[in-house]
Amino acid sequence: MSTATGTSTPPDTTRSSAPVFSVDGLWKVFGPKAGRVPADPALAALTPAELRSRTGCTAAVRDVSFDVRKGEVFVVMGLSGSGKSTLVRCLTRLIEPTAGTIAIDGEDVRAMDKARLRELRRHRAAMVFQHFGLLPHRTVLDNVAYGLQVQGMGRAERRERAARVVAKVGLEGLEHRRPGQLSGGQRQRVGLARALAADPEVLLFDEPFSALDPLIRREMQEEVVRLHREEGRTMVFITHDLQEALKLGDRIALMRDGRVVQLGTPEEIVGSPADDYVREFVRDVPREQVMTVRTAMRPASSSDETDGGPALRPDATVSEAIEAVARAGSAARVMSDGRCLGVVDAEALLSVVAGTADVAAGSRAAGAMGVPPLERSRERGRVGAAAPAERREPTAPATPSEEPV
Ligand SMILES: Nc1ncnc2c1ncn2[C@@H]1O[C@H](COP(=O)(O)OP(=O)(O)OP(=O)(O)O)[C@@H](O)[C@H]1O
Repeated sequence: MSTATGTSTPPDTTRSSAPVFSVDGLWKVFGPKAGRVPADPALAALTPAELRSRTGCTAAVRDVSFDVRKGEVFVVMGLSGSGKSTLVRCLTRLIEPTAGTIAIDGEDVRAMDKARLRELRRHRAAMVFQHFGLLPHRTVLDNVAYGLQVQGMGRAERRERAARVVAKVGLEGLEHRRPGQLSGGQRQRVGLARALAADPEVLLFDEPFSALDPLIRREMQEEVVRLHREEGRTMVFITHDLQEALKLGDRIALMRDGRVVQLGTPEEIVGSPADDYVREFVRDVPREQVMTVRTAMRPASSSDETDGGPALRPDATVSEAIEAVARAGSAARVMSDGRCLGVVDAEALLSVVAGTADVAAGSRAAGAMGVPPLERSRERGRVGAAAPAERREPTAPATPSEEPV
């Protein structure tokens, strides 16, 4: 990682597994002689306003490093202008980075030639755009099959594959409609199906749902969660919406002025904000719906505690635990594979709600008590709706043509 500014991306302390994308010391600077900015520590250290007035440049991405792990939903979140789109477009060089390294499955993306890049964007990391340019005179099925045609797949095979994917995104029965005969949410599903049809290793979503009305947006979020649960496909999802980030993300990279100010699980971001900016960002999140019992847990103090009381999974939310403890009138046990990992009582749960719990210490203690690393529940993080304690828990071609498919 570059140390040009001394304020590079904070370390990622969560569980590691094989990365799909590995990004290190990435910069994207727009403006004249952009390359000198990351190369010169004095320029790299300037604030965005100083940099603009001194050089005429904008550093949209500043010294960012992270891994996207196989099978995770990696959310890039931040306010408008924080650099989300630029960062994600750099991953497949839709925008050319200024400095740093990007690898996909260990292969250097910056060294790829045009043909390899085309292959990358079509087969390995496909993008689902908010405006995905469906072909208006084509049916749903033909729109989805189009991407496969571009890949050179035969007619029968691509129509068969397209039909399967159309069904998978819930559009069965609508195969022969045209985009103008679909609702906004259904059109977005066609865009999603088109990306899925190419069967890419990673799906990159650029604020795909921000133009949809709230109900359809929620439906589409649930669709993404379902697809992810069923397929385990790696996803990178850009959003400026915190609720969406908390709902979808296994991990969230929170951006400000081109930097990643915090990278962690929703629980880490809400429970242990890295600085005042993040704290302010997450201030109104109902903590009890994001935080899990692992952070509130303590060792059992007697066999009464290990043998009795309601049982919760380690990823049960604090909200669920409060309900269980209130019903039972006693502490609850945190159980995994039939083993009691610890207990949570009313006092500890309330301190999480009140924001007085030392979440980082709680997480460390949970690790010491043998609590497995957080496996993100798809039902948890659903801010605004509680989930039962025992419940747990994928390109639009850029230039469509009118060729028959
Ligand atoms: N082609 C460009 N030339 C100059 N500056 C650019 C260019 N593209 C983006 N920027 C600047 O880079 C910064 C980051 O922009 P980017 O679009 O990546 O942000 P974002 O977080 O995706 O915003 P939004 O949520 O509004 O899409 C902004 O200051 C923007 O003005």
